[in-house]
Amino acid sequence: MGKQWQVQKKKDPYYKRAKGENYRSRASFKLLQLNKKYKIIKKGNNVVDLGAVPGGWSQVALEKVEEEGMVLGIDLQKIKPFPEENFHFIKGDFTKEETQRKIIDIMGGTVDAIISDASPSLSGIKDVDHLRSIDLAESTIDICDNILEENGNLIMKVFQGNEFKNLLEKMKKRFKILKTTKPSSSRKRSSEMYVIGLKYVNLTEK
Ligand SMILES: C[S@@+](CC[C@H](N)C(=O)[O-])C[C@H]1O[C@@H](n2cnc3c(N)ncnc32)[C@H](O)[C@@H]1O
Repeated sequence: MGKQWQVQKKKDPYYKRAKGENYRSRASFKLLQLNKKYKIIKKGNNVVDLGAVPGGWSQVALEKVEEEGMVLGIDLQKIKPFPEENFHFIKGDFTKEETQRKIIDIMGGTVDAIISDASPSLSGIKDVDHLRSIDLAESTIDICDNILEENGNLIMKVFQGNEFKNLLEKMKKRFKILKTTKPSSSRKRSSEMYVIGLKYVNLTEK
């Protein structure tokens, strides 16, 4: 990380707040802001967090589901353990069938919400990074089709680009309510957008 980036990070109000409020990342505030508005995660819910490290979203999810719910994080990297017994973790690639099978095994049925803040490894080339992000989004939709409960909710980060519209079309078929938004805690210069799907409809059933 360069010196300029370090200086910018220290000036960032959400970075400071995350440190002060003991959140693992500034990203926690994105989920807090979006959850306040869209009620994606509720008390007692079972939640899958795709691309969970360092754990800022899982922390917020654990707060929202309380002891009655469960949170499963998945990431390519290891996560610093959480003390909560209702947190589980898989170290793996969620685009792979093997990992998706493990998710189904651990959750043991359908889930109420899927949250994904996953970012591909960045090349710095906008179109390449967009397409990598779309690949992650496509896998996320497959996971929804496998385990998301009828009327369940999804929130997913996507880097915008040419394929964004097609992705939204796919999602429109699956969710009764679809929103795209960029919370104020998302950096303005980033092309990231958050797609929120509420009230999932399983097209593969019957
Ligand atoms: C921006 S970070 C997530 C931050 C997290 N939401 C938080 O609040 O702390 C994106 C994460 O996505 C993970 N990731 C990217 N592609 C993945 C994949 N195919 N399978 C699992 N994790 C992936 C990365 O390893 C990285 O840790």
